[in-house]
Amino acid sequence: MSFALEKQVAISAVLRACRLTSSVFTKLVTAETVTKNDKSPVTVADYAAQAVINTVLSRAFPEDAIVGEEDAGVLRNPGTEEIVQLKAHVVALANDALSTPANSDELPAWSLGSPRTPEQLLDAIDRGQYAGGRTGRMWALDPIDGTKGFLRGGQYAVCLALIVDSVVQLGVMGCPNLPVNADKPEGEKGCLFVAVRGEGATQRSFTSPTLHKLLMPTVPPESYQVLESLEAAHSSHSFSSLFSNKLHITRPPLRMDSQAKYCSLARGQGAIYLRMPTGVGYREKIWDHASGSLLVQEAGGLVTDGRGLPLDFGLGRTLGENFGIIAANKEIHPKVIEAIKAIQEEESKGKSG
Ligand SMILES: Nc1ncnc2c1ncn2[C@@H]1O[C@H](COP(=O)(O)O)[C@@H](OP(=O)(O)O)[C@H]1O
Ligand SMILES: [Mg+2]
Ligand SMILES: [Mg+2]
Ligand SMILES: [Mg+2]
Repeated sequence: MSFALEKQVAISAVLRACRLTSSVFTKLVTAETVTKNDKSPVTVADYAAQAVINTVLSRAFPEDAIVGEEDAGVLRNPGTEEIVQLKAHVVALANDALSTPANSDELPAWSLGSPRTPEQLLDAIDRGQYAGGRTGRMWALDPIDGTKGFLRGGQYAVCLALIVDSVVQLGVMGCPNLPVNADKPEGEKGCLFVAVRGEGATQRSFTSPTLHKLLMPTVPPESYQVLESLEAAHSSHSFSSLFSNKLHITRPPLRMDSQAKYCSLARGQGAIYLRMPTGVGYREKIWDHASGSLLVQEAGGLVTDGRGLPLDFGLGRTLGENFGIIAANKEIHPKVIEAIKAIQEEESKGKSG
């Protein structure tokens, strides 16, 4: 199945959300960032982008479920003046993004002239509370993946994927701060990555609708480089350094926030995306990997957990008991799994000896 309408709608929704997040960044004030219960940040832009994308999806595919990262709980109970203003700003940004005339290659505006009420937009955010599961159609949405990257002016990605019966079929990611040409870091920024299962991985700029095919190149061992999270709390930098030693990798790791790592890997930067657990019992979320893993697979790569097991998108909102994430091209991937196993064996011998 080609999912042509889903692809067009997803591209349009992600581009709208990207324009919104970019416009917010330059004007963001501290009061517009809330710390969630798990101590992670969420900003006015995360809420507004989720409101926009869920509104578009609900209009185009009213029957589809959505597993989105954010919920509107904080905005529904505005206990302080700061939250009152945050909610008002979310509403204004979302309505603005929904009513701005579309580029010629996008679907038309979805508000059809009438702004959404605050209640409608909070309900749209909360359409993302679906619990996930083994069967049926569902969208996985990360309105801003890499919120910490967004806040520091680094990489972040607006990520949307369609999952049907636990299998990711479509992935669309917008990376507003990623250079269109990886070899020209100071050139035009704003890349959209689109993958449809069985149809390949593609990239385009925000400004031109032409999709260019991506194929992961063969990388000689002397050019291996590890892509990893900038945040040491999200993946083990110490394991990564043992890993680089094991494979005699001399290049320093390429650290980057968000699923821009999958995007960079798919277009030939780095060679191995390594995300090993930090040992705090964290469960990876499906919206952090659905679109990126499909992009890499469609570009000719393999994505598994650290034991070589496939990622299971049918377990609910998380990837369950999976152990880390490994993405690499097909020649390198088995070497990665082997090296991880060897390091783990050495570590356990060290502990018992
Ligand atoms: N202890 C942990 N281990 C792994 N990932 C974590 C984590 N705590 C948070 N994350 C996830 O890491 C994502 C960012 O990944 P990266 O480090 O590759 O930029 C966050 O996405 P959000 O920024 O959407 O919340 C969050 O879901
Ligand atoms: Mg988050
Ligand atoms: Mg995320
Ligand atoms: Mg997020």
